[in-house]
Amino acid sequence: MVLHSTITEEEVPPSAPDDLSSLSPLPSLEAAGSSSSDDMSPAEQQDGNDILSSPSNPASSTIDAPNNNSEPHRNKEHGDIKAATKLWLDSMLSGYSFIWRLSIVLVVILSWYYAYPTTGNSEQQGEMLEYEEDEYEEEEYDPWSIWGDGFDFNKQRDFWIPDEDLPEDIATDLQSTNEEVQLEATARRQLDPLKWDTFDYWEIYHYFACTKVFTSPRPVWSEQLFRDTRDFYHDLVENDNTPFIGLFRSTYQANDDVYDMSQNAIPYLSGDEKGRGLKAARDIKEGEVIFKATNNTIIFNDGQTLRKFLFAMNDRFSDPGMVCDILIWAWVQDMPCGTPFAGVVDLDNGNLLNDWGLGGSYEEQDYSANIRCKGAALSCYASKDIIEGEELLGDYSDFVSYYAWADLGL
Ligand SMILES: C[S@@+](CC[C@H](N)C(=O)[O-])C[C@H]1O[C@@H](n2cnc3c(N)ncnc32)[C@H](O)[C@@H]1O
Repeated sequence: MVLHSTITEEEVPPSAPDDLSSLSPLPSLEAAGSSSSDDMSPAEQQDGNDILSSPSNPASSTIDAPNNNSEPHRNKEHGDIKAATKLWLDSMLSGYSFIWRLSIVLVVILSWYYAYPTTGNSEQQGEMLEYEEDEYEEEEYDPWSIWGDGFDFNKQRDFWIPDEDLPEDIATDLQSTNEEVQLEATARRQLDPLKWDTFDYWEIYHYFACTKVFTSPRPVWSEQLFRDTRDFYHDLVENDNTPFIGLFRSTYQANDDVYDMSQNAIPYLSGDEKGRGLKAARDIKEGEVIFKATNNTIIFNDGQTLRKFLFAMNDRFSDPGMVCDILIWAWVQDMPCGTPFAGVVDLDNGNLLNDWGLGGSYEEQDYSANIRCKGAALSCYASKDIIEGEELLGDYSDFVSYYAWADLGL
């Protein structure tokens, strides 16, 4: 469609067909009411002559250039479609003319591809959008859904702890009155500890019994605990010899900035399903920065390094819930350069920012985010005036790539 509109009748170069008889009889230009070469701009006339005199145009070597450049145009106007088509094909296949037309075709195809990268088919595109909408509506009540699809019980694992060998905690959890804890215990008995380095996000989550961990409120981490965890991270990566991925190491700090967010936000226990959260430490004016990515923001370019960090943490710290905390604080972000996706964790209280709508119905509540974050370096600022003590709520879609753990190899 676009292609046709780019190759206009006026642009059909006047190279002659092999079978000249197909062009006759030629009615007069005036009778056809079409434009003569006199009506053409000098550039158009020159263009036609260039094509004819081009050594790469086979037609130019076999016939003399007609002195009226609009000859093929006249034929087409008068219904000799076969001849006009042949002319057009000849000209398409001739030398430079062919190359620039081919370029136009390529530009059109590439534009189409980039406009609709996931499918080149409008029917499929429609289906995909519909599916996304359905998915959005169905899953908006589940606070976990945006973190991924959950544990895959259909996956072939070839591992099963028989009843007689069950560790005591799994055996107890299989009898739990909490159905989710029970289901998690079923998942745990399928996870081979020797294959820890193949676990995906949800396998790690259940291996450490995080569903059970979050049935009790988690504490707010002390400054000391964050410091210990950051030191542990730096010790672990000091000898990181993994090759660079794009421009980056497999894990690194976002930057060297230090930012004390305690003047803006203080942690609190929400007491509901949101768990911990942040409250405004003072009245904050719209536009003020509340926190941003700092040297406490750790980036993982590949799933395996994050996996190693989590399992090493479990060995180092006595509280197994710490790994679960890191798991829910971590998110996947589409990074602008280097690697397309990275796992990001804030090793400070910035990780306690809750989402405005997660777990609730988007239809029932007004948009209530009062913090918006932007840029790869995540600057989070007040999107409206906030009064002291008000809960700070972000919009995770500002920075989270949903359903993307698999893209990171997790
Ligand atoms: C970055 S953490 C935020 C801090 C978290 N509330 C905590 O206690 O550590 C993200 C997790 O918080 C919870 N969360 C955030 N916003 C929520 C909301 N509006 N409703 C329910 N849970 C929410 C979800 O469990 C999510 O995976």
